[in-house]
Amino acid sequence: MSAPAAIARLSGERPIPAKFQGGVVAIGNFDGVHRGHQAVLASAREIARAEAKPLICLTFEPHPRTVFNPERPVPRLTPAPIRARLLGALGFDAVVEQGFDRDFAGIEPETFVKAILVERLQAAHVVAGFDFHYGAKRAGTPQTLITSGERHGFGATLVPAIDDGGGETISSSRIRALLEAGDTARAAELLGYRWTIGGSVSEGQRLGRTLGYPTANIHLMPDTMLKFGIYAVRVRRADGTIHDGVASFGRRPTFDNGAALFETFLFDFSGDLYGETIAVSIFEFLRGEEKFDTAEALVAQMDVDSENAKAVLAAAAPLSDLDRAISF
Ligand SMILES: Cc1cc2nc3c(=O)[nH]c(=O)nc-3n(C[C@H](O)[C@H](O)[C@H](O)COP(=O)(O)O)c2cc1C
Ligand SMILES: Nc1ncnc2c1ncn2[C@@H]1O[C@H](COP(=O)(O)OP(=O)(O)O)[C@@H](O)[C@H]1O
Repeated sequence: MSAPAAIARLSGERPIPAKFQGGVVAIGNFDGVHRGHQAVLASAREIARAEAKPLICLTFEPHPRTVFNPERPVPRLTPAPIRARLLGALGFDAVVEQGFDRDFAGIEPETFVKAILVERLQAAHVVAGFDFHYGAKRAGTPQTLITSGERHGFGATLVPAIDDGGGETISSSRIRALLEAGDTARAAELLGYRWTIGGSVSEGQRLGRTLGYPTANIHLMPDTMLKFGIYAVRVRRADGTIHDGVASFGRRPTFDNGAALFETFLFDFSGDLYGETIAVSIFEFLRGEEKFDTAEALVAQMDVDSENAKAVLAAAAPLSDLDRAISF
């Protein structure tokens, strides 16, 4: 039930506080912070602990592929605030969210190393995935990172790809496809924790309360790929308290067929959540969204959904220390 450790989020523009310089730096986009990413992050953590150095993540905003392909933005598994929470729970002291645009992408590899890794971060050691490329035209390679490190006096570690135990590499795109299919359980296995979304609670049509089911609505990013349907969920409020609940993601065909919304009914809660930022961890897909003939028929089904969600949540065990920190 412990709240994840606080992590400093540093923008790429401001000077890096001295206490976060001279650290062990894990570099990557880490969208999803899945088990493959966690291998890279754990390697950095081990080195930082052994050398008693700060543990820093260097990452890029927006996602570089979104910058190169603005017409096809990367549907993020973990927007920056949730990624930061996950990194905090993994023991990171700070995450540098380096602004990424076409100018930044055009920096020569050696200039990136000198300006960012050496001068800004004063990295003692850098850790990246086996296929890490950097700088203009991706000309910087794992090998050039190692030789640059030798020249500038920092160590470099490249971590191999992690497979899922069945020979397939774990990747963000695989996890997105599982979520799109409603297979949240398998997605959670590859992530190593229950997928968690966040947002600020917005006002809807205020119909939920008349049904006896007030729901906290959050707008997901427009490209979020999650199967429409009903889910067993756990909510963490801004003050760190957690509440079990049942959520619906979809367009409410019984009523308005409107814009897709993620709406959560919290069990054992009454009060006002408007404007509050909540995080919702998804435990299990319960059923698809349906069009009911009457509000009474929908409410009867919501009662069943609530009982099913309670049973799922009562039986759920943490998948990992990270899952325990985020969803329990
Ligand atoms: C557990 C649960 C199950 C739901 N199932 C459906 C459904 O199958 N079909 C549907 O049209 N709406 C479904 N909804 C959405 C409700 O229609 C929605 O919460 C209601 O319209 C209130 O909207 P409001 O938040 O704008 O007031 C579900 C909501 C919950 C909490
Ligand atoms: N148990 C609860 N679960 C979710 N929201 C609740 C609960 N109790 C009170 N609320 C409040 O009621 C609001 C939802 O009520 P609802 O009638 O569905 O209105 P809206 O259409 O604006 O979402 C939430 O945003 C929150 O402020």
